[in-house]
Amino acid sequence: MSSLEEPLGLDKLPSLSTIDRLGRFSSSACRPRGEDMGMGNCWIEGRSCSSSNSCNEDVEEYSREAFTWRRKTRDMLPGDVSGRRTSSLGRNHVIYGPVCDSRYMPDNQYSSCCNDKGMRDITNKFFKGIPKYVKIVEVGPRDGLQNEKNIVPTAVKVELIHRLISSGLSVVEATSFVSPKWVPQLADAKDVMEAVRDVEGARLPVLTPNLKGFEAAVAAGAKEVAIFASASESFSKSNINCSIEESLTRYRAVAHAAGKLSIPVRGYVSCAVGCPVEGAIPPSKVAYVAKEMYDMGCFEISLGDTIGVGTPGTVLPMLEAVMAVVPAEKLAVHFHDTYGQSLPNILVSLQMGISTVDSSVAGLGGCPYAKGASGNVPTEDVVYMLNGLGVNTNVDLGKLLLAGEFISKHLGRTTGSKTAIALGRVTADPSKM
Ligand SMILES: CC(C)(COP(=O)([O-])OP(=O)([O-])OC[C@H]1O[C@@H](n2cnc3c(N)ncnc32)[C@H](O)[C@@H]1OP(=O)([O-])[O-])[C@@H](O)C(=O)NCCC(=O)NCCSC(=O)C[C@@](C)(O)CC(=O)[O-]
Repeated sequence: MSSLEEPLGLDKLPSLSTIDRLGRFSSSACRPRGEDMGMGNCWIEGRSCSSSNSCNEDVEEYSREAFTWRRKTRDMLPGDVSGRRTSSLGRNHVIYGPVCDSRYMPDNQYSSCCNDKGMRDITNKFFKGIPKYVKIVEVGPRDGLQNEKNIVPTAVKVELIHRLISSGLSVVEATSFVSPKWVPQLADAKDVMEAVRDVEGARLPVLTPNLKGFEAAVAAGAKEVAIFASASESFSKSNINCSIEESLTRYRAVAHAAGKLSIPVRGYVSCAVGCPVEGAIPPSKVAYVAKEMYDMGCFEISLGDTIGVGTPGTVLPMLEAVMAVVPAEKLAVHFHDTYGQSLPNILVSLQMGISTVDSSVAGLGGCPYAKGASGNVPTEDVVYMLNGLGVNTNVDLGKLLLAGEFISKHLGRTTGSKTAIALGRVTADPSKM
């Protein structure tokens, strides 16, 4: 058993200072309404908020538009006696009850001892740090397709990018200008970029591991690039064939060249929680690499749990260390779903004040140089969760599902998104949602 497979001990849980920090980072954010937590209503109250990405007057208006489907759903549900909360416990087992302090009891009933104030306090605490808007960075066409056994035709990649953009995603990572010997799946980077370079409505960053890649990307029309270092020495060597320090030197050259052309550079720190070779990675190492990338001019640093071993217990201390040196608004999180921990990890990241989340349509993905890593968190699941939290993403879930269906069909496999599977059973036409 490798150290990555060992269960986490209590010592890995967040420290008290982490919990303090949760409080600090959430002080000016959204507050739940408390008295109305039903499906279909915005849980976030705006007027008392002050941070730029927390609630404001628009929230009520936004919630009215954003939740029509869920309001309708609620109206249709049988037995919603309280009109406040429903809970489904399986296909033939739907139990409804009042919202306050409901607990699932062994006899499959909810006990409801109503304590409005207590409930309000709990929800206040829970929702405090959640931002009003989350930017999703779709990485499917790059992180997703780089790991496919069969090479996906350029035309399919281009069509996927178009579909993702039309679902409302504002950032779609298009491809990588890396060595075709290392990643043959993306050897058509130039053709993909040339086909989408003039598409409007979204930014289309591409990965560049060195100046050679950067120059090729710019020549093909890229207007934004991403560089990718690692917090693990071993992974750096196996992924980009150099040490962490050597990679930072290369990336400074890329950042410098990009600066001269006013091309924004995003930075990735991979193995931000664990490495397939080294096991657990100390948060201080992640913070070091993140700070170096920030100092070289990256406008955003994405913290990648490349092999998906993180849990909220390990992600929190890592975020705490990074946020001590890079502001939360400059950070993004990038989770792979190997252990099914992506959504809880995203949730705690939002509570820590992070409002940019990477994800991959249909849960495509994995790194060819990270053995055992599974796909990224599915974008559909992230959007579903954020919709449920009343967080705006500007993504049309119906159109996103169609994009996921398109690529899954092409790859001849079932989607990795639980949301897509569940909603596919509810309605054959996702645009009706
Ligand atoms: C970095 C290198 C190029 C070093 O590879 P190297 O072999 O050390 O490079 P080199 O400088 O010795 O050059 C070797 C050959 O590659 C060529 N070459 C050199 N650079 C390029 C380039 N940019 N584009 C095209 N070709 C290039 C170069 O011209 C030469 O060609 P030859 O003379 O043999 O014909 C290689 O290791 C590489 O391409 N690695 C990329 C691996 C990769 O893409 N991995 C997946 C990324 S996913 C990830 O990192 C995690 C992330 C970001 O998703 C976050 C997360 O999930 O947590």
